[in-house]
Order: sequence, then structure tokens, then C-alpha cells
Amino acid sequence: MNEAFVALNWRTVPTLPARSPQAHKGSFGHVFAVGGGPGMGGALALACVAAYRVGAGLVTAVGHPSAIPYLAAYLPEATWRDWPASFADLPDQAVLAVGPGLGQGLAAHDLLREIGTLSCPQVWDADALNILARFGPELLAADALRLFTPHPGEAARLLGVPVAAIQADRVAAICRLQARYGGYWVLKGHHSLLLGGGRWLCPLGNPGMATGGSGDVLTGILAGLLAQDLEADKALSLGVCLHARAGDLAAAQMGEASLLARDILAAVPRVLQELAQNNDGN
Ligand SMILES: NC(=O)C1=CN([C@@H]2O[C@H](COP(=O)(O)OP(=O)(O)OC[C@H]3O[C@@H](n4cnc5c(N)ncnc54)[C@H](OP(=O)(O)O)[C@@H]3O)[C@@H](O)[C@H]2O)[C@@H](O)CC1
Ligand SMILES: Nc1ncnc2c1ncn2[C@@H]1O[C@H](COP(=O)(O)OP(=O)(O)O)[C@@H](O)[C@H]1O
Repeated sequence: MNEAFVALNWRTVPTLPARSPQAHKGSFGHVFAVGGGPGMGGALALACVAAYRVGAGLVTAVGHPSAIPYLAAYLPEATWRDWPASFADLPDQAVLAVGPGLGQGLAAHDLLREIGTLSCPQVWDADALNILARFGPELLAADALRLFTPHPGEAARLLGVPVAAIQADRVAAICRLQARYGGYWVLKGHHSLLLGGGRWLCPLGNPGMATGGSGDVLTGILAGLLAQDLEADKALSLGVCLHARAGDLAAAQMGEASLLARDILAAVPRVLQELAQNNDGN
């Protein structure tokens, strides 16, 4: 259980392949980000921008109508669906990012009951994890590729233990999460742990990232990478490294105290360019 978690090196982490000259937007997947409950449209917008910034071909925000102004102001490139939404007509290349600002009301429960029956790739975060903690693994009715991204508070709810128990043995915690719920996991925070087919630790990132919305950015990044058909372990390691390195560049520019989630987003293109150059040189 306590096999080593290997430190990731952002300079050598596998990145996105070069785009074919014949590519069109259908070549890069379609992210459906589900969240944006009353008062939390910003979380949904951050996840959607992040999915586009890492290269998803199309992004649809699925939210409460009160979230529309955030999307309209921030991301005219996204299409929109109102709650209550049905997912019966999802395209083949759909990837779901579920949770940013979702809330935990009855409408959210209904959405997650349906999403649990879908077999498309999914990233579960924030309130999707809180609802999963309430219903248990039975909520995950269908087999699907699922990435789960709890912070220690969410991990504690998912395992029914205090936060201190998670932080006292983070390796044991992430192993128990995978054993109970299956899938691929990131246990976020200082030195995030990653557990999928492989086991990694991310040595990047900084406490400036402890600011509202920075986890929503990670959710969008991971969904955007999965949408481009990156295999799950690669999406996990690239996504977490990219997010943390972007956080470090943003902190160097803004200072940790002033850093906003949007500053992490703004640094993502620079990190992707760095990674492309590194991969060319390897
Ligand atoms: N602009 C928007 O629209 C935004 C919307 N957002 C959306 O809000 C929704 C709920 O998110 P949330 O932040 O209210 O609840 P949550 O994260 O569970 O915190 C509750 C308590 O949990 C604990 N806790 C938290 N982190 C911890 C840690 N690392 N380690 C240990 N404990 C930790 C901590 O408890 P304490 O330690 O204070 O007792 C904390 O008070 C969600 O859908 C999200 O997407 C946000 O993303 C912000 C921007
Ligand atoms: N002290 C820290 N060191 C490194 N990374 C951090 C630190 N604090 C937060 N982060 C990162 O910032 C993100 C915060 O996510 P989360 O707690 O879900 O925030 P939110 O719910 O506001 O979106 C995670 O990716 C986490 O790893």
C-alpha cells in the first residue's frame, strides 16, 4: 500500500501531441462542465475557460440560469444548457467535468444520479464529491473512466474521517479512496498526490493557490486533456503539473497573497508552450 509516490518533473512530463494540419474542432473533444448553482457561476466559468485553454475543441456549460452572466461575460466561446438537463443526447466525444459550484440541493442530486449511469469519461470535483460522500459508491452505477480531485476536506467526507486523519497519512488516504470508489485520484494540497495506474507526487505549486476557484481551474484542465484522448495517467500527471507550474509562474508575477484563480488560468498557455519546447528537445 505504501509503495513510493514518484516526484513528477514538469520538464519531462508528457505533453499534448502536435496538432495535425487537417484538424478541426471536432478533433479535440467536447467538454460538458456541470455546475454553476445559484451564487457560484464563477466556478463554472473558471472550469470552462480552463478546458478551452488546454485545447478542448468545444465546451458546453451546464448550469443554473443564474450562472449565465458569468459565462456571457467571461467566455462567449462556450455553449450553454440550463438545469435541469438531460444527458441522453451526449455526443460520442463528450467528457464531463462535474461539480464546480454545483451546490448540494435536490437538483444537484438528480443530476448526479443520472451522471452516475453514464459511461463517458468524467472528472468529479467539489460538490459532486460532497454528494458522492452522502450517497456512497452506489452512485457510480455505470462503468466509466472517472478522475476524482478532492481537497483534504472533501477526502475526509468521502472516507467519513476527520481532516486530521487524512493529513496524517495522505498516502493511506488516497489508497483508501481508490479502493472504495475506484478510478483515478488527486489528493490536492501541498505536494498533491496522484494515484491511477501509476503513483506520483507533484512537488510544484504554492500556498498562493489556496484561493477560491483554483481547484475549479484544475477540474477544467483535466477534462480538457481527457477530451483530447490523452490516456488517463497522462492527463492526470500533465494536468496536475500544468496547473501547479502555472500557479508558480503566477505567484512569481503577482505574489502569493494577491494571486487569483484567474492568474493561474492566464499562465496556462505559457506552461503549455514551455512543455512543447521541452518535449521537442527530448
Ligand atoms: N467563485 C465561485 O463560484 C466559487 C465556488 N466554489 C464552489 O463552492 C462549492 C463549495 O466550496 P466551498 O469552498 O464552500 O466548500 P469546501 O471547499 O468543501 O470548504 C468547506 C470547508 O471544508 C474544509 N476545507 C476546505 N478545503 C480544505 C483543505 N484544503 N483542507 C482541509 N479542509 C478543507 C474547510 O473546513 P474548516 O477547515 O474551515 O473547518 C472549509 O471551510 C464548490 O462547489 C466549489 O466549486 C469554490 O470553488 C470557490 C469559488
Ligand atoms: N499550499 C498549497 N501548496 C500547493 N498547492 C496548493 C496549496 N493550497 C492549494 N493548492 C492547490 O490549489 C488548488 C485548490 O483547490 P480547492 O481546494 O478545490 O479550491 P476551490 O474549491 O476554491 O476551487 C488545488 O489544486 C491545490 O493542490
